[in-house]
Amino acid sequence: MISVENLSYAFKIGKKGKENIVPVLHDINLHVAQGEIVAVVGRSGSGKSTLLNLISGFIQPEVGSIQLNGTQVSGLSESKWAEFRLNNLGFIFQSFQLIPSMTAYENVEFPLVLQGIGEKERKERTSEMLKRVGLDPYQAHYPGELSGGQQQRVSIARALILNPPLILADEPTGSLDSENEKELLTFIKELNRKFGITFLMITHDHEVASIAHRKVEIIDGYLQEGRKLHEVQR
Ligand SMILES: Nc1ncnc2c1ncn2[C@@H]1O[C@H](COP(=O)(O)OP(=O)(O)OP(=O)(O)O)[C@@H](O)[C@H]1O
Repeated sequence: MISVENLSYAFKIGKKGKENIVPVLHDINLHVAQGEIVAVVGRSGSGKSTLLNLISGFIQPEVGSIQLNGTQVSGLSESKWAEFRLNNLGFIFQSFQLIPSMTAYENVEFPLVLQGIGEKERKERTSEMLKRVGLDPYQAHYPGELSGGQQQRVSIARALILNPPLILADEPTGSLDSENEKELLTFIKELNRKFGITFLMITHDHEVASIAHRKVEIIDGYLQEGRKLHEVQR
């Protein structure tokens, strides 16, 4: 599902012509099979978010290659990336990244609008998804009128609405209390088991890493393959 090969990345900072090169990732090789949950751990500043941003296409690698779901994504144009993302990737962020001027319903519906899906089907799928994440009674609430756990569930519903095979998560439970965290982790495990959705999650949190089948660690920009924690169940 994810195949990262010989990926290196350096930020260029400062004025053009006088840039400083800041190497962040060095010769990363990472292979994630369909149906795996993989946790990426590492100290602050080790390069975890940079790796996720490269895999998400938000920044482009100069060295190395990335294949996602059988497509060579490194080198895709901006518009092809946008199309690929919409069809293949779901995102869960610590800060939820909901659109504050849209209700829970509208936030979840939004990817279907972008996909050009008709109103009747949008309504069915959005209502069904809101039910699945237990937010049926909160459809008309704006993000500011929901708890952290509820907002995270809206963001998960939005991430799932187009049935992506791969979900990329950056500190998915970072803004949740322990009860909501437990609930979210149970939900992620269930999505993984029932639908075979693959998860790549950055985390500092022990509980989150404990649901992963495998843990990899980034140390100063180098990726260390961790041991297998659980078997993938299919
Ligand atoms: N836009 C940028 N320009 C220049 N340097 C950057 C930029 N973004 C990140 N860096 C540098 O790259 C390194 C890795 O940052 P990154 O955000 O990937 O780390 P991280 O492991 O995700 O950290 P954290 O756990 O604190 O989120 C850091 O030294 C950081 O200063």
